[in-house]
Amino acid sequence: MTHVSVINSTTANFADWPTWVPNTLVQALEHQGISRPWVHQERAASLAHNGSHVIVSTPTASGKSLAYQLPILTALLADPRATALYIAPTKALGADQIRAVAALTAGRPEFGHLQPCAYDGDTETDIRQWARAHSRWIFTNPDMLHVGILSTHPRWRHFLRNLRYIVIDECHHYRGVFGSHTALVMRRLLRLARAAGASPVVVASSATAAHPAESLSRLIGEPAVAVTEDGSPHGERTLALWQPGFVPAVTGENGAPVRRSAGAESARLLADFVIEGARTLCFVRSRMGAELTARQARQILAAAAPELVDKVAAYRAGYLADDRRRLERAIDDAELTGVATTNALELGIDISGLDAVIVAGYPGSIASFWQQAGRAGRQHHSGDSLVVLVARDDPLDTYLVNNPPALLDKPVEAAVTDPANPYILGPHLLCAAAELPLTERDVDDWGARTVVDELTARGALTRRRLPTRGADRPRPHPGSATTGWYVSAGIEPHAQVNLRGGSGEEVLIVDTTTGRLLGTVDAVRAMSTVYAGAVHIHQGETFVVDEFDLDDGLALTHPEEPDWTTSARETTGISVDRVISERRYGPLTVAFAEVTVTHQVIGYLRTLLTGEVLDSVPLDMPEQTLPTRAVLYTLTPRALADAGIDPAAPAGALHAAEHAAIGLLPLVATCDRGDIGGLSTTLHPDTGLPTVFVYDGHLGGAGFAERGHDTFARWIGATREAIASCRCAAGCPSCVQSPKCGNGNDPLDKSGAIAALTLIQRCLSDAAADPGEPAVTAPTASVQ
Ligand SMILES: Nc1ncnc2c1ncn2[C@@H]1O[C@H](COP(=O)(O)OP(=O)(O)OP(=O)(O)O)[C@@H](O)[C@H]1O
Repeated sequence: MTHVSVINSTTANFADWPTWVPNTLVQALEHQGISRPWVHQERAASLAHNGSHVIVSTPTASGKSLAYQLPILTALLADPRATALYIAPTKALGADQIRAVAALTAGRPEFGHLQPCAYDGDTETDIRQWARAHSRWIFTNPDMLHVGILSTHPRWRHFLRNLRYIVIDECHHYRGVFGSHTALVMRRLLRLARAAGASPVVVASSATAAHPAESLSRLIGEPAVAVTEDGSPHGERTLALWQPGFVPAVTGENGAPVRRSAGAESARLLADFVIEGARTLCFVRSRMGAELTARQARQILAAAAPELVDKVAAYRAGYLADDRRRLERAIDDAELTGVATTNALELGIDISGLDAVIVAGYPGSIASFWQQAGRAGRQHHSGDSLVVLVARDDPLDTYLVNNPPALLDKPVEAAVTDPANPYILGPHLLCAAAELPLTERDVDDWGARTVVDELTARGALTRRRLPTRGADRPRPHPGSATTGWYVSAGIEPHAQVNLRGGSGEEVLIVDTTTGRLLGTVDAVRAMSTVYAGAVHIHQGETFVVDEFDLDDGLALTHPEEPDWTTSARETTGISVDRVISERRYGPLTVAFAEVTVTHQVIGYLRTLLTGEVLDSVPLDMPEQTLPTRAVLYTLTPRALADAGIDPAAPAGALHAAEHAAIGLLPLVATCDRGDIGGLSTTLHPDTGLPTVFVYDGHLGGAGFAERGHDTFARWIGATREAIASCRCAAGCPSCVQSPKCGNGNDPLDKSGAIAALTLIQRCLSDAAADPGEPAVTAPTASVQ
């Protein structure tokens, strides 16, 4: 255990019920044990009631739901036509919030006509029809809003015309590619609601938004206010940071020492906590990891306390809807007391009575860490809780458990979004134009002039006279042009957009021995997860993939329990298409550029559960190309030699520095290690120099590389520190080895990487000390 600290308990600060809240609603809330609102609830609810877009940004379990329930239920009671839309990033959260509203209104006929209803991918067709006709409070997610509501908006005309409130729950979750897509979906929703004659107010919530008013405003494209002062009481919370020890006599790749895996260590803690009677959630980063951790905890219990084996299970996305609902109920009823889950249970789920949270591996952002921590200790009177972060064997986790203030004292990250990314904006403009012709004003509001011109030149949009009457009429603007943009005949844009950044196509995973559908995976992700030979785990059962057919969208598997796990290896090539900005610091040049990445899965590693690498199996998979954005730096060979790096072999130093830099980027940009990739080379054809690239793994970029570029000095400083403080001799997964490396982590030069990063720091500080030195920004220059 590298650190323990205690966050003290706090007491409640109450307000009175606002006078505009009807008595029936106050009585229903009192019946739920809510005798008075806390101050932040009253303030946020009143701001929304008075027409301001508001975000309530107070800690987890501070009752943020009441801030939107009060104005919405008041409006729905007062006006029998009024409607409301609730949007959550996960189906589990939507289901949880419906349960809360249903419990509040149950047995009260005055609320009988609200008919709150889910409308998401799990909702059956007949219920969807019923919901469109009767529900006044729809619970959905951005994906369904895009494909199932906005695309068929004439069917929703009545609902949209009367739309009074839009709730965006857990709005910090809308970051990166998903955040950029959601920002455009929100603009499309507001545009259609206004065209139908409504003027909806947005109420957002997040326990972990940096600059909350700005972040909501960026998401909806309109001004918003924030309520941040918390009036809710909280129990005492103990936080522990934990680094697993080395496994004796086991070596990893290239003879590196191996630590016990975070998953195995967490399984042990989970089993211990269940034996102690503590209701525990264990957050694991991957779906497969969640399955493995639950299985290992059950194995430990089978030996130590067999009567508790069935108290432990796994939960993750990719299960079929019925299974998920069943598990959610079992967690709520304490039928399950230890659950290993992916971040699918991270957001907003109100399970009271959880005592402990284990975070198996830093979840990629400080915001996620506090969200996961916030699932425990939600009972306001006796809610003492324990949170343990178990470090994975990688550079970022190692850095954080050894530098607790970098995790525990840092503000949460600003959510990085880039709705202006033409690869994201373009498809949404087509969707918007298909929904209602785009006007000059829409194009200006969305900052979309260049992209609209491009789509028009390509023939995807057509400029025509706007209708002056009828359902197709956009909101009139005095003095505006009488022509607008229509989507051209034959184009059906909605199906082409996948908000989660995947390809939109799915691969079905099938057990061929029974014909059972095990789940689905996005086609792009499938390349590196369900290739022939991959081990796939589902609900604790293990399958091996026999055949992967991308054309038919099928991965055929059979049940088998091998002693190893598998992980894909990929190779990467990169070309610089356009330099967006570039700064020179003596022998160092740092740039941000548009690049094209070519990718290929070339094989996979088989790793024993101890961490020992068994072998590497080659695969023949198709190459993929990705136009995206990258931060890159070059160093002159002479400066590298002066820094003591072998001029004949600088590749190991750059390669090691690149791996660690990828590992540390999530510290400065709200991303996941899987969202980014990297490449290093001793001579890149486009720069003519030794070069290191770190790029966004999403079409058109996602803002992460740009954040690395903007905070370059901090990022490189933390990277150097992470490698230098690692106690291994020549490089290990805690510092410079990468599990995804297509070159088998070879060559890697740990001390060379420290020397190169020290050199970069010196170049940056020399330039800062001597402003006469040219630190040029050259937007169109090529990197040299
Ligand atoms: N004024 C109040 N008095 C007493 N209990 C309350 C009050 N407001 C809310 N609660 C209770 O607090 C619990 C947490 O509320 P809620 O789920 O809305 O929190 P939250 O802030 O949305 O949490 P998260 O950020 O994790 O989503 C609920 O069980 C709710 O009934």
